[in-house]
Amino acid sequence: MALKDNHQVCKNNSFNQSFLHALQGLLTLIKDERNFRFHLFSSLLVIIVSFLLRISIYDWLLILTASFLVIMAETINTIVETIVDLYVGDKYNKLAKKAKDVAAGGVLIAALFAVVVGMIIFLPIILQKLN
Ligand SMILES: Nc1ncnc2c1ncn2[C@@H]1O[C@H](COP(=O)(O)OP(=O)(O)OP(=O)(O)O)[C@@H](O)[C@H]1O
Repeated sequence: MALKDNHQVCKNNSFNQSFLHALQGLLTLIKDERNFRFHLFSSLLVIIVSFLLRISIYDWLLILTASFLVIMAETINTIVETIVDLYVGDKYNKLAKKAKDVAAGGVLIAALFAVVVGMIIFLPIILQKLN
Protein backbone atom coordinates (compact mmCIF):
# COMPACT_ATOMS: atom_id res chain seq x y z
CA MET A 1 0.00 0.00 0.00
CA ALA A 2 2.00 3.06 1.15
CA LEU A 3 5.61 3.23 2.47
CA LYS A 4 6.97 1.93 -0.84
CA ASP A 5 6.55 4.39 -3.72
CA ASN A 6 3.84 2.99 -5.97
CA HIS A 7 3.57 6.30 -7.90
CA GLN A 8 0.14 6.99 -6.38
CA VAL A 9 -1.28 10.38 -7.41
CA CYS A 10 -4.94 9.86 -6.49
CA LYS A 11 -6.47 10.61 -3.06
CA ASN A 12 -5.88 8.20 -0.18
CA ASN A 13 -8.87 5.90 0.05
CA SER A 14 -8.66 4.88 3.72
CA PHE A 15 -7.58 6.27 7.07
CA ASN A 16 -4.83 3.62 7.18
CA GLN A 17 -3.39 4.78 3.88
CA SER A 18 -3.47 8.46 4.98
CA PHE A 19 -1.78 7.52 8.26
CA LEU A 20 0.94 5.48 6.51
CA HIS A 21 1.72 8.34 4.14
CA ALA A 22 1.91 10.77 7.09
CA LEU A 23 4.30 8.31 8.79
CA GLN A 24 6.32 8.13 5.59
CA GLY A 25 6.58 11.96 5.65
CA LEU A 26 7.85 11.84 9.22
CA LEU A 27 10.45 9.18 8.36
CA THR A 28 11.55 11.27 5.35
CA LEU A 29 12.07 14.28 7.64
CA ILE A 30 14.22 12.19 10.01
CA LYS A 31 16.16 10.46 7.21
CA ASP A 32 16.77 13.41 4.86
CA GLU A 33 16.86 16.53 7.05
CA ARG A 34 19.96 16.99 9.23
CA ASN A 35 18.53 20.09 10.97
CA PHE A 36 15.30 18.26 11.77
CA ARG A 37 17.33 15.43 13.38
CA PHE A 38 19.29 18.01 15.38
CA HIS A 39 16.10 19.69 16.69
CA LEU A 40 14.51 16.33 17.49
CA PHE A 41 17.62 15.20 19.37
CA SER A 42 17.80 18.55 21.26
CA SER A 43 14.13 18.24 22.24
CA LEU A 44 14.67 14.69 23.55
CA LEU A 45 17.68 15.91 25.55
CA VAL A 46 15.63 18.77 27.04
CA ILE A 47 12.84 16.31 27.95
CA ILE A 48 15.34 14.02 29.74
CA VAL A 49 16.81 17.00 31.64
CA SER A 50 13.26 18.12 32.54
CA PHE A 51 12.59 14.67 34.03
CA LEU A 52 15.85 14.74 35.99
CA LEU A 53 15.19 18.24 37.37
CA ARG A 54 11.55 17.35 38.21
CA ILE A 55 10.13 20.57 36.76
CA SER A 56 6.53 21.63 37.49
CA ILE A 57 3.57 20.80 35.28
CA TYR A 58 3.44 24.43 34.04
CA ASP A 59 7.12 24.32 33.12
CA TRP A 60 6.50 21.02 31.29
CA LEU A 61 3.78 22.72 29.24
CA LEU A 62 6.17 25.53 28.29
CA ILE A 63 9.07 23.17 27.46
CA LEU A 64 6.85 20.91 25.33
CA THR A 65 5.27 23.90 23.56
CA ALA A 66 8.69 25.43 22.79
CA SER A 67 10.04 22.09 21.48
CA PHE A 68 6.90 21.55 19.42
CA LEU A 69 7.20 25.03 17.87
CA VAL A 70 10.82 24.40 16.80
CA ILE A 71 9.95 21.03 15.25
CA MET A 72 6.92 22.49 13.45
CA ALA A 73 8.98 25.46 12.17
CA GLU A 74 11.61 23.02 10.83
CA THR A 75 8.87 20.96 9.17
CA ILE A 76 7.42 24.07 7.48
CA ASN A 77 10.97 25.09 6.44
CA THR A 78 11.42 21.71 4.74
CA ILE A 79 8.06 22.04 2.97
CA VAL A 80 9.02 25.51 1.67
CA GLU A 81 12.45 24.31 0.49
CA THR A 82 10.96 21.31 -1.29
CA ILE A 83 8.23 23.32 -3.06
CA VAL A 84 10.72 26.04 -4.07
CA ASP A 85 13.13 23.41 -5.47
CA LEU A 86 10.24 21.74 -7.30
CA TYR A 87 9.30 25.08 -8.84
CA VAL A 88 12.68 26.68 -9.72
CA GLY A 89 15.02 23.67 -9.74
CA ASP A 90 18.69 24.67 -9.82
CA LYS A 91 18.07 28.17 -11.20
CA TYR A 92 18.84 31.24 -9.07
CA ASN A 93 15.66 33.15 -8.29
CA LYS A 94 15.27 36.16 -5.96
CA LEU A 95 11.83 35.03 -4.75
CA ALA A 96 13.15 31.50 -4.15
CA LYS A 97 15.87 33.03 -1.97
CA LYS A 98 13.31 35.13 -0.11
CA ALA A 99 11.02 32.14 0.55
CA LYS A 100 13.87 29.91 1.77
CA ASP A 101 15.52 32.61 3.91
CA VAL A 102 12.20 33.62 5.51
CA ALA A 103 11.37 29.97 6.26
CA ALA A 104 14.81 29.56 7.86
CA GLY A 105 14.21 32.81 9.80
CA GLY A 106 11.03 31.26 11.20
CA VAL A 107 13.07 28.33 12.54
CA LEU A 108 15.54 30.77 14.10
CA ILE A 109 12.73 32.68 15.88
CA ALA A 110 11.28 29.42 17.26
CA ALA A 111 14.74 28.21 18.35
CA LEU A 112 15.49 31.52 20.15
CA PHE A 113 12.13 31.28 21.91
CA ALA A 114 13.02 27.73 23.03
CA VAL A 115 16.41 28.88 24.35
CA VAL A 116 14.80 31.74 26.33
CA VAL A 117 12.14 29.39 27.77
CA GLY A 118 14.86 26.86 28.66
CA MET A 119 16.95 29.53 30.42
CA ILE A 120 13.97 30.90 32.38
CA ILE A 121 13.03 27.41 33.58
CA PHE A 122 16.38 25.65 34.05
CA LEU A 123 18.74 28.41 35.23
CA PRO A 124 17.00 29.08 38.61
CA ILE A 125 16.76 25.33 39.32
CA ILE A 126 20.43 24.73 38.44
CA LEU A 127 21.57 27.79 40.46
CA GLN A 128 19.52 26.60 43.43
CA LYS A 129 21.07 23.15 43.24
CA LEU A 130 24.57 24.66 43.08
CA ASN A 131 24.01 26.76 46.24
N1 LIG B 1 16.95 28.58 -6.22
C1 LIG B 1 17.53 29.45 -5.39
N2 LIG B 1 17.58 30.76 -5.70
C2 LIG B 1 18.15 31.66 -4.85
N3 LIG B 1 18.70 31.34 -3.67
C3 LIG B 1 18.67 30.05 -3.29
C4 LIG B 1 18.09 29.03 -4.12
N4 LIG B 1 18.21 27.84 -3.47
C5 LIG B 1 18.82 28.11 -2.31
N5 LIG B 1 19.11 29.43 -2.19
C6 LIG B 1 19.83 30.08 -1.06
O1 LIG B 1 20.63 29.09 -0.44
C7 LIG B 1 20.23 28.91 0.93
C8 LIG B 1 20.34 27.44 1.28
O2 LIG B 1 19.38 26.75 0.52
P1 LIG B 1 19.10 25.21 0.70
O3 LIG B 1 17.96 24.81 -0.12
O4 LIG B 1 20.37 24.45 0.54
O5 LIG B 1 18.68 25.17 2.20
P2 LIG B 1 19.29 24.28 3.37
O6 LIG B 1 20.76 24.41 3.44
O7 LIG B 1 18.68 22.95 3.24
O8 LIG B 1 18.67 25.18 4.50
P3 LIG B 1 18.36 24.79 6.00
O9 LIG B 1 19.72 24.85 6.64
O10 LIG B 1 17.43 25.88 6.46
O11 LIG B 1 17.69 23.44 5.97
C9 LIG B 1 18.82 29.49 1.01
O12 LIG B 1 18.53 29.94 2.32
C10 LIG B 1 18.89 30.62 0.00
O13 LIG B 1 19.49 31.79 0.56
